[in-house]
Amino acid sequence: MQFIDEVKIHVQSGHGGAGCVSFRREKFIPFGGPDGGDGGKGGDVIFTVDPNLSTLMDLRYRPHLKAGRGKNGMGKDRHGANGDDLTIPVPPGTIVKDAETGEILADLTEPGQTVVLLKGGRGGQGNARFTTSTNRAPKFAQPGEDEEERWLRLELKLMADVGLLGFPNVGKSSFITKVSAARPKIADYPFTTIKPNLGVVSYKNYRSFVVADIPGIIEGASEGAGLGHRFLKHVERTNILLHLIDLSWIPDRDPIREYETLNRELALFSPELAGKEQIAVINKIDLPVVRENLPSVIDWFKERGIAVFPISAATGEGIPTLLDEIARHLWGQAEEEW
Ligand SMILES: Nc1nc2c(ncn2[C@@H]2O[C@H](COP(=O)(O)OP(=O)(O)OP(=O)(O)O)[C@@H](O)[C@H]2O)c(=O)[nH]1
Ligand SMILES: [Mg+2]
Repeated sequence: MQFIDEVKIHVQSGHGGAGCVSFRREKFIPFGGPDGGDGGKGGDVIFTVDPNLSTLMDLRYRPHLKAGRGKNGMGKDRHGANGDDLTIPVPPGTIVKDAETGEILADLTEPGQTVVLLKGGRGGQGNARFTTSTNRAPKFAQPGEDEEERWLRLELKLMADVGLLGFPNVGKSSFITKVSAARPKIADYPFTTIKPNLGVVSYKNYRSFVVADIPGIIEGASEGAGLGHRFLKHVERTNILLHLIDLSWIPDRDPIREYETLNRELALFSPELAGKEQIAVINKIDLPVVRENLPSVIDWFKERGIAVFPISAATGEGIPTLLDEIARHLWGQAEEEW
């Protein structure tokens, strides 16, 4: 299974402005020479690759996009202004197809890559172009060229930057809900999540990253127990894993033992996955039982040199600090250091 982000949009280039018919007024000559300016060119529809984008989400809210119309020419040989180009920024890896035929029109991969997809209409000629032979000058305004329009399908294979790892019920889906617009089902029973969800996290309005919420992993997952193993491959290409830990189970269950169990399952499934960087995250610190057990568990991680971040997916406590840490992993630095 692939995560595919897809949107269908309608784009239109700009109509060319009309050429102007106008005559210079001169004393004693009823009609001076023709002096109508050309119409402006309509705007083009341009796609450009913006490496700071990671989804097509923004376009979902703007399915109809139009470039500017060229302005009409005016007297005294003044040309109409060209219509504004419509530049649509898309993330690297976006494929632009004709929505009807499926024909691939552009494969946008390189940051900064730019493609003019639809040309704006040329402006009509003003009659000033015919100054030398007044008789042949058009008597009527020459219309600008028509715009072009097209339904497009944009497709992007999404790559998750951050994978969420954890036993069922630790709050993975709650976390992705808190930090992104994703709305997976959340419930107080295991295996609420049965397929992976992706959420896009806007980091301090500068950048975004994609988080994958996968079903909970349990002991024996590498041999097929539970659901999670089928989805582990989806976090194989992430940059980093957030390993969520739930201390609210104490004293019935031992979260540290489960943390180690999960890492063992990971190693059995794929050594590459096990070698991936992890951030340990203790969730649900809004609960008294979790607060109570927090210090000793934090000590356990510290003794082993493992960074650990206490958060509450419910109240949001601790999440900004965690996002800074993720930013540091993904881009080498957090926002305030830029
Ligand atoms: N008090 C508190 N409850 C939380 C917090 N995060 C999650 N929960 C609760 O824990 C339960 C499980 O949350 P989910 O987000 O569905 O957990 P999950 O890890 O996605 O579970 P699976 O999809 O089954 O693997 C729900 O009842 C949540 O409301 C938290 O920070 N504080
Ligand atoms: Mg879930």
